[in-house]
Amino acid sequence: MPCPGYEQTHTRTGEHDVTACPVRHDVGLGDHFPEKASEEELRFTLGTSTSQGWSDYQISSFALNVNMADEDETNKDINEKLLIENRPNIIDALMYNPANVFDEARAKRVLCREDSDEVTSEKSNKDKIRKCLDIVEGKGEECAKIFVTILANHRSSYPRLGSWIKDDRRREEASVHEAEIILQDLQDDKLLFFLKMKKTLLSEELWKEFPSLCDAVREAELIPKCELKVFEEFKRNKSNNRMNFLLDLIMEEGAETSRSFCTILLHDEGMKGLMLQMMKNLETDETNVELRVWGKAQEELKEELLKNFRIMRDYNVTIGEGTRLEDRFVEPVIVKSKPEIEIELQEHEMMKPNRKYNLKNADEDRFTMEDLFQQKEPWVLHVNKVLMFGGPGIGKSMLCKKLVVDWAGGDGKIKSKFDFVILLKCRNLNHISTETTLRTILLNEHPSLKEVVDDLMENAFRVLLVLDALDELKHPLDFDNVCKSAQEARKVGSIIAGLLQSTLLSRGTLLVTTRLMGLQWLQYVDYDPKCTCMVEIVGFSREKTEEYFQKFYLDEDKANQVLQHLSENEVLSSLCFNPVFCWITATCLSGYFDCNEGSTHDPGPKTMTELFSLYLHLHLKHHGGESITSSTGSLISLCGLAFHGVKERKILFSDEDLKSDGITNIPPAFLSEVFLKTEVESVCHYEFFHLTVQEFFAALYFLLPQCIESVDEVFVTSKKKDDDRFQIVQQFLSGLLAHKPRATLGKHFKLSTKPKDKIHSWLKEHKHKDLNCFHCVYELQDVEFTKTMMNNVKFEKLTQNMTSPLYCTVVVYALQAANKPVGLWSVKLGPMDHKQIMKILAPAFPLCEKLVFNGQSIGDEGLEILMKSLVNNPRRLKVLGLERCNLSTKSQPVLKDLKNIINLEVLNLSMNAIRDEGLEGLMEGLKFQTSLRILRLWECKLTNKVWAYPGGPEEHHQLGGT
Ligand SMILES: Nc1ncnc2c1ncn2[C@@H]1O[C@H](COP(=O)(O)OP(=O)(O)OP(=O)(O)O)[C@@H](O)[C@H]1O
Repeated sequence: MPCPGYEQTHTRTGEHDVTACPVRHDVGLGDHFPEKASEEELRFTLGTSTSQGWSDYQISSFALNVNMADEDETNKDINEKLLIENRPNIIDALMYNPANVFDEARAKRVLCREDSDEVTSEKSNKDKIRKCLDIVEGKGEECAKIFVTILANHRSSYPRLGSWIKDDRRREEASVHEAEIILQDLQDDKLLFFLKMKKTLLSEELWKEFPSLCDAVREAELIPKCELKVFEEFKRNKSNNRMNFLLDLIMEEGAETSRSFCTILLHDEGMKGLMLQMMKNLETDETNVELRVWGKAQEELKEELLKNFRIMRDYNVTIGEGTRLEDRFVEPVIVKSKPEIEIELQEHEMMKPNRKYNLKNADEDRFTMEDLFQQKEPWVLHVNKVLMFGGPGIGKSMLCKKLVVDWAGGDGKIKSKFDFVILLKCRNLNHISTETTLRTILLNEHPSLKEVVDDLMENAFRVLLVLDALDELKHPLDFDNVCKSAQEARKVGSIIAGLLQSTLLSRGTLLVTTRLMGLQWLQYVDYDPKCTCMVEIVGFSREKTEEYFQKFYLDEDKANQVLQHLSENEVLSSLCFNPVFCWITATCLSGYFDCNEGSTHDPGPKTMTELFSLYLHLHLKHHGGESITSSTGSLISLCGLAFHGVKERKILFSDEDLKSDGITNIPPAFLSEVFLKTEVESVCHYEFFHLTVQEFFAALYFLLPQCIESVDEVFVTSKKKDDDRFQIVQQFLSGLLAHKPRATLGKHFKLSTKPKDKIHSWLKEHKHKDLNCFHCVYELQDVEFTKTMMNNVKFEKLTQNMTSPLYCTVVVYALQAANKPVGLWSVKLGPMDHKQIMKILAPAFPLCEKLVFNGQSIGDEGLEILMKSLVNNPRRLKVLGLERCNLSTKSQPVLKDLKNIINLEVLNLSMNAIRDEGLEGLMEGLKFQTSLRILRLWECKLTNKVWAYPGGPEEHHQLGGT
């Protein structure tokens, strides 16, 4: 009679052909072994959560075991087969006293109470045993396996069982096979996670097997290809860490490779034992609990990260508004940097962006976010430290946030690469004044790690720790006294030094971001260049800038309108290689077109100060910022706070700081809240949206009539070489004397001109010594003053590298305003987009008597820009050097315009493939030139037939060659 819960029957070969398989939901694991049980049933039976997460591991491995009966009989049901094959023998052997076996089967839950009753209700021992075997076989392989083990344990009491039960080898084979099946079924992330947990054990146990394992994994092609010589060298590795390294290589290759690796271990006589033991552990409750704890911590960490970083809240949005980071993020250009740390601290970082890289040509040095942690040469390099630097606002923090959001919510490579990604912002560590531990720091930031933090630090493989903005860390780094344990209480400076020096988290991966300033600290890090990847974020390329504006404005028309405005305004768009300027420009121009304030006569903001003034104006007008101007003292207090902050290099302000500057009502439009957690509480601090915004307010401070502090301090040359605190403030101060920003801000409050004399005399005095003067002069937009200031400057020879668009813009402005002839300008375009740089420089070309571009690949487009610019003043230029400028036959129509440059004496076009067609244009251009004395056309791919031209110059070089 079928018992309650009877669900299905199942036909088998053997002594009995039909077995009832009871399923009861009120019993524990092992009380039943339903065949083909659905996952739902199993979940229900196991009493685990069905929604998601690690409980599924248990379910899937269990489901796998119970469904094994469906698999290839010869392979999958070895224990069942053993029972069936040896049934007569078992009956015979147990016949006189089966009770011990029945009892143990009951105790091990192979038989449940009802099963037991059924067995004992049979009359003879033989029938009892038959019944028991029916039940066991009906429950499938897992149950059969336990029963065979019970028989094996009792084999001394039942000598007639015979030799089959002693055949450990067969049973071991069965175990190996079973382990293989579990392996196959194990989800990828769980397999990797499990291996990560067992990595230390594997490393310790397989240490001696290293060479043979190397051969095996190479033969199975589980590790990246490399030359035999390199491989042999690798095999001879004697370091203690060698096994770790091999395991890393394998796990790097992903779950499938790791699975194959485990299979190799399972089939190797020497390693099988360890692997079986590990697989056995995988099934134990303890391991399952451990896996579940880790899984829970991982899920909670992901939730925390998404909650904290997924939504971007610009400081002008109302509460509750926000944009998803993925919807706003545009991948910046990241380039490989030199391994040696090179610091040039004379200039402010804002002014030397992109200085080393030509975005077009440095393809081989480019990194995408995806391959930032990828091993380039896995046999030689094992990158575990990524040092990322870049100027202010270039997007370092944004990139860190994108990485953690990708890990926590996306499905990028980073997700499969790391089990845990932790983000520590250095500024959040500044408030810690006592000794602390890395453990405490991590738990303050991510309480979800509570259960796993110790193990995580100890065995940090597949952990990425992101340390954002090292330059913002107030604590001095103590490299003489580095912290070595996550539990050791030390000063913050020692702990961070420990992370940098890899005495902490040595098996994990560390990503450190810093402005260029912070790089000086890294000089003290004893890092291995082979294991360290140095990259620089250089901002947005043109296309990326466009993408940014398209993403920023959900309205396509508006995006196009703004992009059009930018394309007509080289200065503004040249600022937009920097994402933070993109953001500010996008915010301002959005309002500009919305409010229709930008009439056709108004060319729109063009200097940084104009942009920021407009930005402030919009906030005062539209975002509730007016309270700052309506209540007396509010604006001056806010500006005072900003200035004192810049002076003390402070960007986070406490209530006390606010109070000491007289801020009683927090203006939410300008200061955003940051909560810093201490061991016991969360303390609210305030910050300006960006340091540049703070610097703008700091400059504004001295222009407010109520300001009683002297501006002198901003212009005192610091004795410290790296003291660049006030450079941007100096620029804004100059800019706030200009007409347009004053008109914009004058709508809201009065501005004084008190600092004017000081600024003017400083500029005059420092123009030769300080590049920042050019930036200030540009912001000032006072042509008369610039002329006076440049009066005694002689431009005999200009040879500077024209590095960034910003730098070019300010230099050209000064040259144009001075309007003095330039003797020789040997133009060096630097690594940036040459067309862009040529456009910016073009207005200054007509000032030159000698203009030399030799070796600069300006191309036909560059030549066109040059010729157009010379139309305005074609008389001054006497010497034009265009050797090796990458000109082609396409330059033919442009070369005709040479006829306008009527005083040209020397023209060098050598080493350009202008060919005969180009030469025709050139001849046209030079037809009526009377002053030309020297024409150089070496290696211009000309044929002899065209080389003579009437009325040629005195020195007329061989035209022709190849
Ligand atoms: N990749 C990006 N995609 C979209 N917007 C970006 C990107 N990078 C930066 N931004 C914008 O620029 C702002 C400043 O960027 P971020 O704070 O990351 O710069 P940073 O390099 O960390 O600067 P700092 O060194 O001054 O802290 C961001 O708040 C965001 O509005």
